[in-house]
Amino acid sequence: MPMREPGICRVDVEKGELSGASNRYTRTMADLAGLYADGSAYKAVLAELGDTVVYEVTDFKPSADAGDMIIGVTRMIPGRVGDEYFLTRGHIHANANRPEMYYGEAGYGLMLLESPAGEIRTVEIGPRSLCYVPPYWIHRSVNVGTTELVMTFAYPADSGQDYDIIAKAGGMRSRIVDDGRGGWKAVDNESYRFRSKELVESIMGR
Ligand SMILES: O=P(O)(O)OC[C@H]1O[C@](O)(CO)[C@@H](O)[C@@H]1O
Ligand SMILES: [Fe+2]
Repeated sequence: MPMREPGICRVDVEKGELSGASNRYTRTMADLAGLYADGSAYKAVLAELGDTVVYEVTDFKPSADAGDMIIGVTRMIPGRVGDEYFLTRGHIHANANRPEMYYGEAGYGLMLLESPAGEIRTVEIGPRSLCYVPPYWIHRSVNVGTTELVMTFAYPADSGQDYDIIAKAGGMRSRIVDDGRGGWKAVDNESYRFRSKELVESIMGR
């Protein structure tokens, strides 16, 4: 790996972005088709939000080299599709043994994690809390608050993202929904299909 120059990027919590970021990607509700359980609620929210950015990622990626690091900020608006809170698409790292860390800057969120074998974990993230996403865990952020969720993250530059792992299983095993008291609860995703032992083993070998 070549020598690189040090850098500084500032986290703009108000804007929910990394000033000086080299990349930005945005997701609207139209980009999130098929992720929510309630199809008619999805259509209604899609019509209401139009091109509104549901979540946005700004990051600084010096390279994709092994040993290098990507740093950035995720911003997600609050809301629900039916009783299900707004979420990111979610993924496992294509190099599955790569970890990630998320640091809460503003708002209240949840990291929903699923092991390849289908175990579920939920980690609440508020301001000044640091969430460790270990290697091999599928991860998705969920905004369970009433304000924008802003989180800083860092992960190895050669991680990559595999989105198919969730799509092929019919989604993640749990859905995060309103508990009727202003909070959240995890409920079973009726469409979920467990991965075969062979597939789990091959993911763990990545
Ligand atoms: O890639 P997704 O699932 O759309 O979610 C975005 C989040 O995941 C990351 O890609 C990191 O793995 C971040 O850029 C961001 O926080
Ligand atoms: Fe990730």
